[in-house]
Amino acid sequence: MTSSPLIIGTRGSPLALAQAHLVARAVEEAQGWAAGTVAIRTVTTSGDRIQDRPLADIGGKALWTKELDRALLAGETDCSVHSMKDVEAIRPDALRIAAMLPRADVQDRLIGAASVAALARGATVGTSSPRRAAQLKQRRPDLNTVPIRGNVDTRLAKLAAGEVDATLLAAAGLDRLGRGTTGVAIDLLPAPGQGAIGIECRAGDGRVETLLAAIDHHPTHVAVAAERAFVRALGGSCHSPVAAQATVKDEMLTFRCELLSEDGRCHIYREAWFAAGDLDGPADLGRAMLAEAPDAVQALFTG
Ligand SMILES: NCc1[nH]cc(CCC(=O)O)c1CC(=O)O
Repeated sequence: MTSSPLIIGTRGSPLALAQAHLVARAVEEAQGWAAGTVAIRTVTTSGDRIQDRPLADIGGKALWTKELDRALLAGETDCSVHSMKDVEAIRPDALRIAAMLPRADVQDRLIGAASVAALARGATVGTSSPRRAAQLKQRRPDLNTVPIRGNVDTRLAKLAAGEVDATLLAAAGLDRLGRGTTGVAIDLLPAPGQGAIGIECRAGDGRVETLLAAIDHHPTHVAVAAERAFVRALGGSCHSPVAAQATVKDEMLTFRCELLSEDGRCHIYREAWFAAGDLDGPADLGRAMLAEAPDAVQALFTG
């Protein structure tokens, strides 16, 4: 299918492929193209190859995007599909996030217990997300959180094998994999970008930018851009426990965000309102929060 009018680059995990297919179908529908017109090309990333260490130890979120970026810049693909949650706050100038699909369920689901309160005393919860670990320990300091890597099915298999008592996964991912009945919703403020699928192309590639503009969901794009401006302003490592969720209604953006210490004992939460499209507001909020945050929180962002 080298003659395809659009070649999508994606990681090869089942979730990434499901998301790439959603994008392909959206473009085909918007253009009135037959199903299968858009081509999907799998690119293996270092994040997929290295499974035995926490992401934060081996180079961070760039591991998911580096090879996709290379293929895109080399012209092997026309665009890359990303989970916005996994995309670094700062992207190369030569690339542009041109579209986002409508955001799915932003909540996390707990698998292995009926609620956080129902977890046994001292239970082991598998999560490699500093945010989820800190938020859980804030509610239940007795819990033991351990890193768990691998795609959604691998993690569920580790839970089934008894390696951990419970785990947390994004509802959006479970739903997209047809596992909508797995786990129970829990009320944690989500990661910036959670539930949103973004499509990135070469900056200035007008033909592809036009194709992607036709599927862009403006409220999602505005909300996720605000969350990313907030994270950018925090600087430091993107693996610090940070949560943020923007929602847009009638050109007004409601912004909720939280910074935590690793053990969840210190946290700072804010709620603010901005005009939709204002990126300076969320960025200023991030800097102000960091300045006021307890030392144990500040230390995670200044390193
Ligand atoms: N870090 C992996 C990742 N990246 C995006 C999702 C889920 C889909 C989404 O949030 O859009 C997941 C799995 C998970 O956190 O359970």
